[in-house]
Amino acid sequence: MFIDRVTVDVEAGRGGDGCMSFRREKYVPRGGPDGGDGGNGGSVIVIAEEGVDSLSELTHRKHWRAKSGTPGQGKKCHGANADDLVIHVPPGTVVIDEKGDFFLKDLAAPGEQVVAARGGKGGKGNTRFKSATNQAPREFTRGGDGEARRLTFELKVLADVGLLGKPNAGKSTLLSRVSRARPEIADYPFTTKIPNLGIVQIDIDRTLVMADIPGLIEGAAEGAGLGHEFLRHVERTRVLVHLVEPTPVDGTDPVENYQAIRQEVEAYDVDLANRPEIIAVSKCELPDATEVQAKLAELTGKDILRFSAVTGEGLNDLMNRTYAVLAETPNS
Ligand SMILES: Nc1nc2c(ncn2[C@@H]2O[C@H](COP(=O)(O)OP(=O)(O)OP(=O)(O)O)[C@@H](O)[C@H]2O)c(=O)[nH]1
Ligand SMILES: [Mg+2]
Repeated sequence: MFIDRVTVDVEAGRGGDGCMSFRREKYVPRGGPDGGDGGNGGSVIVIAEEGVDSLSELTHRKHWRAKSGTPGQGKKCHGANADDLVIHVPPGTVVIDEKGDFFLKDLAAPGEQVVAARGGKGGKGNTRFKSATNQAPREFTRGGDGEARRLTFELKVLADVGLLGKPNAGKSTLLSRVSRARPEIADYPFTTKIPNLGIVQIDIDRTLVMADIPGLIEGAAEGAGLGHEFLRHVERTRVLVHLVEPTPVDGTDPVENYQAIRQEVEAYDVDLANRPEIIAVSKCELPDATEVQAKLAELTGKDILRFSAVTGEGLNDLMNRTYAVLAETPNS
């Protein structure tokens, strides 16, 4: 299964206590003023790693705790630093602090990493407190606590092209026609809940990756429906293909549907709204298609494509146009 959102608790290790170099119970000097520092606790580090392609491994372990540093010893022996605990995630994972509700880091490329919870510092041994007047100090400090956080990992889909459209517009059907992906298709809204990726082979040396994403409704930018889910994924595509169905079963107006989605995208992210968009009327074997196509052309001043996943009409044109727009869009 494709899992794209996982929450775990992470806890860094405590620092080891500094050594007082006295016997604990009786404060009898053991080795004099030479208690070493404690070792640092291990940190929890998240690394984006090539070859890791899902977050599903993380669902088996809810709690990730790094080891504590060991205490300092007599004879100025420094306690050992604990090893860091490393969590491997796929490139494209965003790390979010759940309690603070902020983005910790976007691990977009392989090798990128973030310290998700810092290990506690080792305490100071009494040797550090030695002075001209106090040759056998009793002072020392305890190791610091490690940070603890609840983290959410979100894997954002990286695709060349994102399919935009109201629920039921025919996005999944299109993907299944032009690629080998087999997304679920049904005649009710919100069939697609997680993104599906397909590789579209246009000809021998031209391919593109297309993402079919959950349908979008009004209020999506505020999180309505599957709004955030949808927008989060579409953010990582370079070109948008916006599907408008000519005769929605819920009786809504196709042109208003187009505008409603544009508004959501603009409310969510200006960058996203400025991305190249190809507009296509889906299900174009239906009688209303021609009229809707004309109205959209009038509204946008753009060339509006049409296709039918049922008859196959317009599919080649749509894919060729998509590839051409993609080719002239820089990979940011
Ligand atoms: N007549 C006709 N029906 C189509 C065409 N393409 C898709 N459909 C139907 O439209 C309905 C919705 O198709 P989906 O591909 O699931 O739509 P979607 O946009 O992925 O919907 P969500 O995942 O709910 O957002 C299904 O009943 C399809 O069979 C087409 O070209 N012509
Ligand atoms: Mg779908």
